[in-house]
Amino acid sequence: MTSPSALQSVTGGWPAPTPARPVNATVQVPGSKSLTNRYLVLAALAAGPSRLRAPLHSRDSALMIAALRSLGAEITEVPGSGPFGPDLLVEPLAAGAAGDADVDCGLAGTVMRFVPPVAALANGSTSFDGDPHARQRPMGATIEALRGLGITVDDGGRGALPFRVTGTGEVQGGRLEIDAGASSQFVSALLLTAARFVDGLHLVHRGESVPSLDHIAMTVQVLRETGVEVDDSVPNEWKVSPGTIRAFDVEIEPDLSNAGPFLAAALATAGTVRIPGWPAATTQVGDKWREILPQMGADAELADGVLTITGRGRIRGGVFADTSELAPTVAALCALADSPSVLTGIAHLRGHETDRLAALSTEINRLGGSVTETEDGLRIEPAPLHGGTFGTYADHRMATAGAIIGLAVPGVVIEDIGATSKTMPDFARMWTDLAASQPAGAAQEG
Ligand SMILES: O=C(O)C1=C[C@@H](OP(=O)(O)O)[C@@H](O)[C@H](O)C1
Ligand SMILES: C=C(OP(=O)(O)O)C(=O)O
Repeated sequence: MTSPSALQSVTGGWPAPTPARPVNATVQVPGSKSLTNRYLVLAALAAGPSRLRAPLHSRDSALMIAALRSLGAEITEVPGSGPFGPDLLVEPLAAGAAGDADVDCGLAGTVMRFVPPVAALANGSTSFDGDPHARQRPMGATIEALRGLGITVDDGGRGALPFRVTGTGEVQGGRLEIDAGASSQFVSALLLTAARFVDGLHLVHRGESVPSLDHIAMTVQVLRETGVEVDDSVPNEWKVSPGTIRAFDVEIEPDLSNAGPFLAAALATAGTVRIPGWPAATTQVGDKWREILPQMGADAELADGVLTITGRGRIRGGVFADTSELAPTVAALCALADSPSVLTGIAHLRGHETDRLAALSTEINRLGGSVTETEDGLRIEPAPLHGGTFGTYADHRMATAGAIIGLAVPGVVIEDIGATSKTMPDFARMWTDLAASQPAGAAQEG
C-alpha cells in the first residue's frame, strides 16, 4: 500500500492542462460503473439471456466480466454497437454451476463485494484476490455474512482479501444481521443475489449508519426492474423474496459521477459544459451535481436531456454532506473556492481505493492548500495554490481531482493519469479536448 506520507517525490507524470480561456464543450460521458456492474451480476443470475446497451468499458467492468465468466456466465460483445464500445450479451450461469474459479478483484469494490455471494451459489470453491491496496479495503461484513448463511469462507483469519468461498450449489437464506457501516456495497451485494436463495433474504443492518444510501436505492431499483420483490420500507432492513430474476435488455445511463470533473471544469474556468443523455429520473448519486454546483455558484439547466453548467468566475465554499464518491471532485472545487468548506458524512472514504481523506488533504496541501481531516470528512480553507505533483494512489478520483485543480493552477502534474482507467480509460484524451475547447465566438474573434 502506498501511504500518503510515503509519496514524497515523484518523477514523470501527466501535466494537467491549464486553459487560457473558459472551456465551452459538450462532453459525452461513458456508462455508469455502478449500473453496468449491477446489471452484469443480475444478467448472470437471470432466467435467460440479457443485453446491456452502452455499458461501461473500463478496468472495473472488465474485472466484473472476467469474474462472472470464470464462474460460468457467457458474456460476448456485439461488434460495432455503442459509442464507447460494444453492447454486451450475457448468457446466465447454469444453476449450481461448479466453482474452482479464481477471481481478480483489482481495486474494484463492486467486484470484491458483489461476486462472493454469487460464488456462494456455486458448487465448488472460488478464490478472490486483488491489487495490493484491495487487501486493505474492508471485507469483514461480506465474509461474516457468507458464514452467517452457512457458506465456508477461508480468509486465514484476516477478515480481508485474499479469501476462498466454498459453496454447495444452494444457499438457504433467511434472516441475517450485518454491520454495513463501512460500505453500502455490503448491503447491495447480498440484495443482488438474494432472490436466488431458497428462502430469499431478510437483511438487517446493525451499527453506525450505512453510507452511500443512494447506491442501495439503485440496487433496489434495478432489482425491481428485473422482477425481484424487495421491501425496503423499514430503515436499515431489506427483504428480498425468493424468485426469478427476469432477463432484460437495458440501456445504461451515462456515469453521472464521472460527469462531475467535466462539470467542475465549468466552475474552474468560468466556462460552460454540457452533458447529453442526463436521465430525467435516476438513482445515481451524481444527479446531486444539479444541487451541489449551483450551491458553489454555477448556473445549472436541465433541458431536453442535456445538463448545462455555467461557471460565473467565483467558486463558493459551503457545507456538503454525504457526497459519497463525489467527494474528491467536490474537494477539488472547494480547494479553488474563495470561502471555507466542510465535507461531512464521508468517514468511510478512508476505506475506498485509498484513504481518500488522507490522500486529498496531503495532495491539496502539497500544492499550498489548507485542508484538515475531521472525524467524518474534510475542512477546506481558501489558500493560494501553486503547481507541483499530485499523487494519485491508484485512485481514479484522485487523478481527476488533481486535473480539476490543474485547470486553474498552472504546473500541476498528475502522478499517474492511468489510474482513471478504473472507470474512464479515455479520460486523458477527453480532458485534453475539453481544455482545448473554445468559448462561443472565439474563432471569429481570432
Ligand atoms: O455500489 C456501488 O456501485 C458503489 C457504492 C459506493 O460504495 P461505498 O458505500 O463503499 O461508498 C460508492 O462509493 C462506490 O463508488 C460504488
Ligand atoms: C469508491 C469507488 O469505487 P469502488 O466501486 O471500487 O468502491 C469509487 O469509484 O469512487
